[in-house]
Amino acid sequence: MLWKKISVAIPNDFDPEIISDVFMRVGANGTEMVDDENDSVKTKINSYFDENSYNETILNNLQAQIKKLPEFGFDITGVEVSVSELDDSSWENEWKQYYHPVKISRYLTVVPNWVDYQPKYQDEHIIVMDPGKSFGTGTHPTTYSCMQALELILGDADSLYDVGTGSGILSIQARLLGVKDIKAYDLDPEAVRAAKENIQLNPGCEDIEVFENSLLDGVDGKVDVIVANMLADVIQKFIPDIDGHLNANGFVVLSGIINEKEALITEQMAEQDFMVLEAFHLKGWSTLICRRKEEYEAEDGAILR
Ligand SMILES: C[S@@+](CC[C@H](N)C(=O)[O-])C[C@H]1O[C@@H](n2cnc3c(N)ncnc32)[C@H](O)[C@@H]1O
Repeated sequence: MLWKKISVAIPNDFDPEIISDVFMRVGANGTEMVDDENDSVKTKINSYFDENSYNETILNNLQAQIKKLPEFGFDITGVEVSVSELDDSSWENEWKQYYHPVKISRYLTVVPNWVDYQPKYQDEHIIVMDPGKSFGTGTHPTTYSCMQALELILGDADSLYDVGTGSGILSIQARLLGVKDIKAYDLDPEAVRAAKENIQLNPGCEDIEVFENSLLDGVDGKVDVIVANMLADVIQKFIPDIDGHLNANGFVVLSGIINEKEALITEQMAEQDFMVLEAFHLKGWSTLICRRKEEYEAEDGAILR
């Protein structure tokens, strides 16, 4: 197996999390951080892609997103991107050391499919994922916060749309927590394939339907919960569609929003008569739990389901 290694060298005073986030946004499943052997003032953030998952778009998107960082106040002087190839068959197993079980809550753990994980509690739910596939292993702050938000609001919800499903992780979680009718959407055919495969790894999830579709375009039904973890500019396009797809007393979880864009999204939701009940902030990302303002006020102070 041939591997592409993308490295971003950063000055030692540059926050490595910023580059890790950019990697995750362009489709990486994980990163490693190593001191640059040839340069005492630089650190390298590396990510590895197998020959099937790598394409030039990943590199181009990474470079474009790094170029945009000054717009958010980051000085990118000295930040350098390079690509190299590895042909090391042992690497195929070595990279797995970067992926480990992730505890989302006391009773919910995401486990890579090669790890033999023993649940600690009788009621612990285990989500089995193949992290080599698509975005969403529980390690990214947006996925992690979405999962915590879902755990809070699912209550006795019966139906859910997972928009921008990626690896399918949020749909799988919703099913393990008891949601019966789940439909997942992604415009990326690779994500659709990955989600379907991950769904099959989790007993009881087999009937979750995954569609290649942009947002909820052409979808007619309504559900109790909508979750969408996508970048803020995509969320902005999606917001006008939410009300028509949400049952009475429904909840919406929006994520993938950099902190700087949270106010914009909150404002746009308010224009649709939705309010933000809770906002999670993790490593520069915002995740919002929203519901219709009128319904919240009619409930005399009850916040969550
Ligand atoms: C940040 S990942 C989220 C994956 C997963 N839901 C999670 O929480 O980890 C965003 C996903 O949204 C998908 N996406 C982006 N724009 C979309 C659109 N207009 N319609 C549907 N999916 C979209 C991407 O292909 C990607 O899989």
